[in-house]
Amino acid sequence: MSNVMNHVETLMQTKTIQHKPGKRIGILGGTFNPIHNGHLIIAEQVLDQLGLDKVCFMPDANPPHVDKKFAIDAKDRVAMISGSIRDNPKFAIEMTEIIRGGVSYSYDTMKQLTQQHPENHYYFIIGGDMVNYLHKWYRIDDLVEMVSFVGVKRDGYTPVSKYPVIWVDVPYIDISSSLIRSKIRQHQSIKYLVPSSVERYIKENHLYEK
Ligand SMILES: Nc1ncnc2c1ncn2[C@@H]1O[C@H](COP(=O)(O)OP(=O)(O)OP(=O)(O)O)[C@@H](O)[C@H]1O
Ligand SMILES: O=C(O)c1ccc[n+]([C@@H]2O[C@H](COP(=O)([O-])O)[C@@H](O)[C@H]2O)c1
Repeated sequence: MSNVMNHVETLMQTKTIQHKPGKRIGILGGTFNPIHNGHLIIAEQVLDQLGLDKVCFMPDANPPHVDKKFAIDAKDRVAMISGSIRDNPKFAIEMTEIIRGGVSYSYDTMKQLTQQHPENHYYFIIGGDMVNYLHKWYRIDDLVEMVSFVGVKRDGYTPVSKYPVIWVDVPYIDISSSLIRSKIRQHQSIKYLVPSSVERYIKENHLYEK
């Protein structure tokens, strides 16, 4: 029954979305340190379930979170994203934050993108865990007016928010970039947790070994 309700909920959301003119672009922002199969699965599921035209993976320059400072060079993160999305014509990479530099506040980025492409409507995709922190985001009240937030439901996180969030059901994938980094440090396998191109890139460039 709950699956049926979820399906109906998604269909209703999709209907609302179809009223808007222009392209419907999903934005999956993150550090991608490194990109993993969890990112790719949620991007594909949101694209399909909401009928988006495209999902852009948007690596940040410096994440707004003070507790998430260390990331490998942007050129390596970008190379791994590019290799991972190459065979999906509806996936793209959005370089705005890397090019702008500085702290990657989503408000600044989405303001820039909506000014450059006023015909598009943007769907900012975040993990269910992040939804609970939306009140801490820079200029969140203005940001929710500019984009539609899409929350990916996750086990253990209640799909409620005081902000308008479109909830999408995605099979729970317990993969994170921290898990990948930790496995590499411990000389454990990351096969099938990341695309094979990413596994190869990490090995060839000796990333995350220390
Ligand atoms: N397995 C997953 N399921 C659902 N959402 C995810 C998953 N992995 C990442 N996300 C979401 O993708 C976005 C970008 O994630 P990010 O690049 O920070 O990766 P991460 O795996 O969360 O990294 P880290 O482990 O270093 O914190 C965030 O909104 C995050 O919540
Ligand atoms: O703008 C903000 O205040 C803000 C605060 C936290 C996160 N974000 C964005 O949310 C996306 C996911 O963040 P993270 O920390 O899970 O990688 C990424 O694009 C961040 O820039 C943005």
